[in-house]
Amino acid sequence: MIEAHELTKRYGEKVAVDHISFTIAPGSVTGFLGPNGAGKSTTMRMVVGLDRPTAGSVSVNGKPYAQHRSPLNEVGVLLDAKAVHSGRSARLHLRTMAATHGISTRRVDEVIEMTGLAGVARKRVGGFSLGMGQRLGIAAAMLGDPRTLILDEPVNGLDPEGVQWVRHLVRDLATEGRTVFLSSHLMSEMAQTADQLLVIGRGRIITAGPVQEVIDSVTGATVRVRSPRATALAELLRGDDVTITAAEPGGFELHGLTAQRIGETAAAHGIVLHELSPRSASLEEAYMSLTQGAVEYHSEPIHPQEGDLR
Ligand SMILES: Nc1ncnc2c1ncn2[C@@H]1O[C@H](COP(=O)(O)OP(=O)(O)OP(=O)(O)O)[C@@H](O)[C@H]1O
Repeated sequence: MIEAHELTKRYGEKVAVDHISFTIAPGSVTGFLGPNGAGKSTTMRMVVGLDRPTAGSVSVNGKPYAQHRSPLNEVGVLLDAKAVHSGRSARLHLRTMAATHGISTRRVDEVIEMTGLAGVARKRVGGFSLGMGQRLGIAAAMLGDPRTLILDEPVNGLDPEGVQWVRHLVRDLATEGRTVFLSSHLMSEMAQTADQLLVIGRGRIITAGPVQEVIDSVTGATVRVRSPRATALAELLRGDDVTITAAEPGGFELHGLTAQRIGETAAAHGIVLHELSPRSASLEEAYMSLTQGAVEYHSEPIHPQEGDLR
């Protein structure tokens, strides 16, 4: 369990995290989303005592991180996978960490197996690919068999097999009753992995809640309708909060009314329906709409200049 109360971090003039309060509950995977620079890493760093809050507080498993006697057994952390002594082998790195907490070398071998690092465990970490580094970071986070896991971009650099492995791993950990808090910019991955979401922008909470509720709160469902009398039905359904798109002679998409309401209206006017299918928006669509006003670093489309290659 992670509990933050009015958590705030300022770097000089810059307010990176601005009075945020949230609870990350055990037994589920909570996805932490937000545009670049939103304050995700800063928040995670404060949770594990690597940054001091300017104001407010945060506890993990009931206490501030620094007050845990055996932090590796409470909280597993993957923040910066590159922050490893590059001259050491993966096994030595993990053994050194384990030694500080009285964790057995058997457990070291177990996490090496679990993360698919057995073949490279004796190799220098400096020569690791991004994906191998991520696996080592996850192995380190798992070492103390912690009740809470905090993973910043755990699938960054992983191949598709690795991405799927992380998905199953975190889902299993949550099913065991652990608290899993992870960030990612991959919306399709987050949609498949997370139960709950915490979305921030410019250091503030934009929304929080179960994934489907967050999606529906933003976009509502769109309903696909097909009927031989589509035009007449569309006219009957028009209203202030109703948007009709993709209209064509045999059908349209409608936003603003439930499938049930549409079906009832059609029946009341004796209109035959060939299709009535609610389509939920994707998490990516909902996310883009939610964070529209909170993106600090916009990209511009590239327009070819006259005289450029054609
Ligand atoms: N040590 C620091 N000194 C000054 N400013 C910082 C420092 N660390 C972070 N910031 C600023 O705080 C803000 C939040 O940064 P943070 O890294 O927490 O965002 P993020 O949501 O993790 O972004 P990303 O998705 O790009 O990783 C940014 O504007 C960043 O430039």
